[in-house]
Parts: sequence; C-alpha cells; structure tokens
Amino acid sequence: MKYNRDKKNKMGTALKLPIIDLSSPEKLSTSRLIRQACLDHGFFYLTNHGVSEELMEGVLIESRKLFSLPLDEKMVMARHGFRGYSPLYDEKLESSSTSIGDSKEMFTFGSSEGVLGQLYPNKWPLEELLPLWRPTMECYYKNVMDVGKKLFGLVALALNLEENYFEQVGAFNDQAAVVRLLRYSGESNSSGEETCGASAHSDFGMITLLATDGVAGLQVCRDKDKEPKVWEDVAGIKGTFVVNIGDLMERWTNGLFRSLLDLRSTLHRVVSVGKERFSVAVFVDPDPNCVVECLESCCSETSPPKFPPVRARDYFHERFSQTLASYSGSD
Ligand SMILES: O=C(O)CCC(=O)C(=O)O
Ligand SMILES: [Fe+2]
Repeated sequence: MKYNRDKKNKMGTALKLPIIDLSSPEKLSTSRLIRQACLDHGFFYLTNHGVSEELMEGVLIESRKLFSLPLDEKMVMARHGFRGYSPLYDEKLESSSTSIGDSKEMFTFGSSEGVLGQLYPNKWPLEELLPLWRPTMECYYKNVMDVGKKLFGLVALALNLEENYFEQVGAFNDQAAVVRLLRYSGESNSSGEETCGASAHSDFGMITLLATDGVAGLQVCRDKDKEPKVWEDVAGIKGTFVVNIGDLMERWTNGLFRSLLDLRSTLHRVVSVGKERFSVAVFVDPDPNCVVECLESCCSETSPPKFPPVRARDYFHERFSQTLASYSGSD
C-alpha cells in the first residue's frame, strides 16, 4: 500500500506497535520492552492493565450521553482554565495551522483534591440528567491512576532508576492527571477547508493513556522533519490502551525516549474518516510544582542536558496559552 502523503482525509499505512503486558511478573524484561518501544515509536499498546472492559465501555457510553446534550446545556459547563467543556474549534494543537481550530468537542476533568482541584474545580453534569456520569468518571480516574503509577514504576526501571523514583521527586504529590473525553463529529467542514479532529502535536506531559471506540483516525508521524510528512495509522484494540510519551518525559530523559530517527515525543493527529468518533485520553501529568530536569542517568559529559529545568506549572501554562482559545490560566 502507498503511504498517505500528508492528506488529512485519507488513511495512511497501518503501524504495528509493540504490545506491553502490564500484568507480567517479569518487571525488568517488561521495562526493557517499554524502553525499546519508547525509543522506536514513542507509542505502544498496554494490555492486561487491570481496568475492566466494562468500565472502559461505560466511560464511552457516558461520554456519548454528555456530548449529545444540547449545546446550551454543555456551555453551562464551559471550561474554566482547562477543566470543563470545550466546544468545536476551541483548541488548535498545531498553532501554525491556518485552520480555525480542531474539529472536536472535549470535556476535561481531574481530581477534586489538591491545589489544582481547588483552583480549577471540576464541572459535573447535573445528576438528574446523567446519574451515572460522575461515579463512572471518578471510578475511571482512580483506576487509570493505578495503571499510571504502575507504568511509571516500569518506566523508572527502564531508566535504571529506583521503581518509585517519580514518586520520590514528587511527581504525583498533587494529582495533576486529567481525563479528557473527546468527540469528533466525522463531518467534513462545509467551507471545504481541511480541518483535523486533532491537528499535529505531541502531548505536553509525561504519559498519555488513550482508549477509543475503535473508529480509525489516529495517525502518527515518526519523522517530523521529513517532508512531505508520512502519517501511519494506529488502530485501536478493544480493551487495550494506546500509550504515548509526552514532551515533559522527553525533557526528563534528555530526548533519550525518542525514536531512533532523533525525534521529539512523537507527533500525532486525528483525521476524519467520515464517521463519528469518541475517545478518552488520560494525561498523566506531574505535580505543578515539580521541577522537570534532565535525569542524571540520562546525561553525561558528552551528552549534556538539552533542556533547561522547568516547573511543570509554567510549562503547561505556556503550552495551553498557545493552543487553547483565550486561555489565561485563571479564566
Ligand atoms: O483522540 C485521539 O485518538 C487522540 C487525541 C489526542 O491526541 C489528544 O487529545 O492529545
Ligand atoms: Fe495527543
């Protein structure tokens, strides 16, 4: 099959990603597999992770219900900072794109505890409207956090660090991770202009765990410097997460966790395949006060740190300001 050369409305070739089994008792060999997957692709599938298929399905069902509410009911929950409802085109992940914004709706929530929970209180739909919504989402959040912590233990081992390294540096002190529900309408823009569901970007944080309803659309570009870009399709596999590393993890690892082609955390996007699509991304992000700087195990005299230390809060503020419409961090 021929590669799709940067056409947004066509499918690319399918990418076969490695599958990591989170239930394996062989922690060291699993951590080596994760390391290789991060070096080769920056993306992998995660299976046997402990979140039931029933719960993953339940989240997608509740998400559908929320997005099918009338727009004015959704706008009552319009985002404050980055939590809450975002209508179509509210985000533009590829800031240099000439499109009006990404063609998707989003709803973001996180932990109600900690500084971020107080600063950006979650918006919940009325219990009378969607009685199962909040308990389903809170249960999912808790379950995926357990997966994230386990996964980070393996990532730490992959970097020759102690298993609880990321806990020790305070990455999880404030539960900064957020769940983002996404709906892509699948309709093409009436102006004829090409818009992406999610334009080309790399994720901002440490690690993203993605669940989809199985509808295609996610594509990765393994060599962002190559023109024209080559986009490869990543299929969803029922019951597994698609995991990818984000930019802060790249900064922590001095770019070690990037592809052999010397990439940043892998560029990806969502294109329309003419069908409505739902997905759920969990961004496992560090505590806002956590200073992300090159790990000792990832630099040497001949390979000095490539990025200056950065406080997670400042980093996210800058990225959100570039991608979310009228984001001030306190609106
Ligand atoms: O919906 C998807 O498949 C991916 C979404 C994504 O990449 C993002 O929101 O950062
Ligand atoms: Fe993403």
